[in-house]
Amino acid sequence: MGEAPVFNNNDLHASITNGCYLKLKESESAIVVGNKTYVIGGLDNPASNGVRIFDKSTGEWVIPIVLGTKPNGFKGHSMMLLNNDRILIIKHNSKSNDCVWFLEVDTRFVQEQKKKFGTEVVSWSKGVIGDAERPIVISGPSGVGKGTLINMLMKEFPTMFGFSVSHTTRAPREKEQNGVHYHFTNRDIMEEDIKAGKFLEFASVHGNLYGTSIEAVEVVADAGKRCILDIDVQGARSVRASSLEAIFIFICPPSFEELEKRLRARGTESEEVIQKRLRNAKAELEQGTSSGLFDHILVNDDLEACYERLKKILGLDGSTDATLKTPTEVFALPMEISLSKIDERIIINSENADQKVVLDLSSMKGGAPGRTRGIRMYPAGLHSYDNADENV
Ligand SMILES: Nc1nc2c(ncn2[C@@H]2O[C@H](COP(=O)(O)OP(=O)(O)O)[C@@H](O)[C@H]2O)c(=O)[nH]1
Ligand SMILES: Nc1ncnc2c1ncn2[C@@H]1O[C@H](COP(=O)(O)OP(=O)(O)O)[C@@H](O)[C@H]1O
Repeated sequence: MGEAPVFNNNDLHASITNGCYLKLKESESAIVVGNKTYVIGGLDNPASNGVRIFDKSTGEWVIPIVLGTKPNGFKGHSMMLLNNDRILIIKHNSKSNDCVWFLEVDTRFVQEQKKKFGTEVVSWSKGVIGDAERPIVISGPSGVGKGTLINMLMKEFPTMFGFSVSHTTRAPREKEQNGVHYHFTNRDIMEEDIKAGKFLEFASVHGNLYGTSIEAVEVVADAGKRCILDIDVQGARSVRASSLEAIFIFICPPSFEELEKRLRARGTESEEVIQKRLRNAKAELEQGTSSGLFDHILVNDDLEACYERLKKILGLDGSTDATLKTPTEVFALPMEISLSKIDERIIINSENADQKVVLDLSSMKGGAPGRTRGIRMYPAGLHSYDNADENV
């Protein structure tokens, strides 16, 4: 236990960090990590990208390369250093699904990027995400229509969705383009990259290696789009265990005979490969429909009808406002707050509001290296262990 230092920019116009006096601009606040002072916020000057670093060892200011999308404005925020590698930033007076941000300053991912760029690098990520931003995992046996449904979605909503381009060791089909449908690679290189921690998940499917690189998902998130992953059931299980808070959808054929018909009609595989995929389909269908792994199971009988049901799940059928649906209750934080930390929970206190808010960081564990994801936020009192808040 023990409370971490908290800085509230509203109190600060100047900051003394490790003996150095730094003059801060409006809406800026500072946190010391080792020899470096990270100054965050400021008058949204594009050149600053929201972060400047004072390096005490050289006495110089550095403008770092900034990865990820930064928060929209910093007026009113509190900060806390977590594990010496990332800074938690809570934006006051904003909705709960937009108030939690992380600036990674020294995580493994950031360290790798520093080596690559040869300069200071920091990385922004958003803590709590709404349903309208949650990645979508689509699984189902070969030939069931996953690709067809995903294409329809991307065509109708090109600015909303982005496809996570997987790596695979299988040979490209006639119309498949490298970097668009898959990153086609060979086993040695892919295994090397898996060892280096570059993959969010990977699996051996129909005798080939397939995997989602962290980069594939981040490229989509960085473009401000919602990521769609077409992966097998094993991959879905790995993603479920990661910090990527996805929605899991399993697509079933109306019958096994129809699946076989579609796979043959597609005409992209040899008879031997078709037989292998059909054999695997039995196990996939069993796992997909019985494991409880998937949030939704859709039968792709009539294509248009199935597509409409898919859109409904994603809140795109006009009956629901997708921007209002979030995995956690949406509430606004008050302007004046203070933060304290108990184990893996951050307690957000406000004198002006009766309700304390809990930010649960425990789900950050086991996630992809690099970007911080999978944070839960809820009003205190929902869980029995929240009683500990009384001691804060
Ligand atoms: N785990 C995992 N599975 C993947 C990935 N990319 C594709 N797959 C799955 O691999 C299987 C075979 O894909 P593919 O060879 O394109 O054949 P298709 O399903 O008949 O279109 C499908 O179940 C895909 O969902 C990935 O990155 N990870
Ligand atoms: N509901 C459907 N009814 C009939 N054919 C379909 C339907 N959905 C997809 N197909 C066809 O089935 C074949 C396999 O679809 P595809 O999207 O490639 O499957 P997957 O990506 O799951 O392997 C394609 O030729 C596609 O046009």
